[in-house]
Amino acid sequence: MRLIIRSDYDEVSEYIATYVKNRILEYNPTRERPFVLGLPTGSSPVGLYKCLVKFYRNNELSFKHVITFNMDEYVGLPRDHPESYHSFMWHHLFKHIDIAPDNVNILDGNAENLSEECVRFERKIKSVGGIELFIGGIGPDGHIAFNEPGSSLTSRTRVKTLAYDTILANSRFFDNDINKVPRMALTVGVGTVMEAREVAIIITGAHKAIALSKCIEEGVNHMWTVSAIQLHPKALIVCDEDATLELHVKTVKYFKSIEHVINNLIGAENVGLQGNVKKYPTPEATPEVTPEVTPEVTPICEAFYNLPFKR
Ligand SMILES: N[C@@H]1[C@@H](O)[C@H](O)[C@@H](COP(=O)(O)O)O[C@@H]1O
Repeated sequence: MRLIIRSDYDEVSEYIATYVKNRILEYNPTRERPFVLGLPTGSSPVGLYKCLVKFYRNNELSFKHVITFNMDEYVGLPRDHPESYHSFMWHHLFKHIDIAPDNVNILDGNAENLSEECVRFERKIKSVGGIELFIGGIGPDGHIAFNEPGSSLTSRTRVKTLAYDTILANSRFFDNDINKVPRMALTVGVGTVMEAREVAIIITGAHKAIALSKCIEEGVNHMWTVSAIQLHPKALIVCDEDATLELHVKTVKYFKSIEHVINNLIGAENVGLQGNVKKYPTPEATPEVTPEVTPEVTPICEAFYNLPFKR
């Protein structure tokens, strides 16, 4: 797992957007071989979507051959309700870019048979070859999508009853009236997210600091469902300084040192292209530590352990 720390929300958004852009460009999608992207809602990805729209407008990125799958949707909220995740996604991203509406997949929380809708969604993901990159956010209780504490870490797309904490947290979108917040949602499972070939999670704000520490400093635990990404072969967390408040200083230094090493090897501008060894500047620079860094401290990282890092 990699942890990237940026000073604030805007820098986090810029980083993750550049990462997504580079991954799509590197993949070079075509109609026959589309790029399949998993997407979240909430306040965490708003800055990311703003940057992606900017890239599209600057002709730096096209979504013509991108297929998207959203993580979740409320049950029973009309599709055109301003707080439905359908509205959210069209408002913040889809209506501003060149994605084909048929390539957008969002669970239908008003389907007659909700369980069948979930099965259909999973089948659709499989039919397009699985998800290449799943972007996620988390709740302050460490839930990913709507996989509330105690959710099975092998869960698939299904109907979920929302935890009281989530209803409370999301009431800010419903005039701060918890009675207006839907009680149920359709959500991809932890297992669905884990099956993506790559997972990238956005975590910002001091209110998510405990969740971040549970996710990376403690064991895999169904009470903090995002911690399942410890088992993923290619996982990335992008967070701001505020979210690191509960981490050990040593943990923060460790992950910053890793990033420092990688940037020296491949150049910061190649963010998202890690793993592509031909991007390394010189054969001599071929890393002993591959960019898909594992948390073990290796000698090369130890050398950087005490470097002063700029904020
Ligand atoms: N179902 C969504 C999650 O997918 C999202 O990650 C979370 C965090 O939202 P925010 O980014 O606004 O903190 O909110 C909801 O619960």
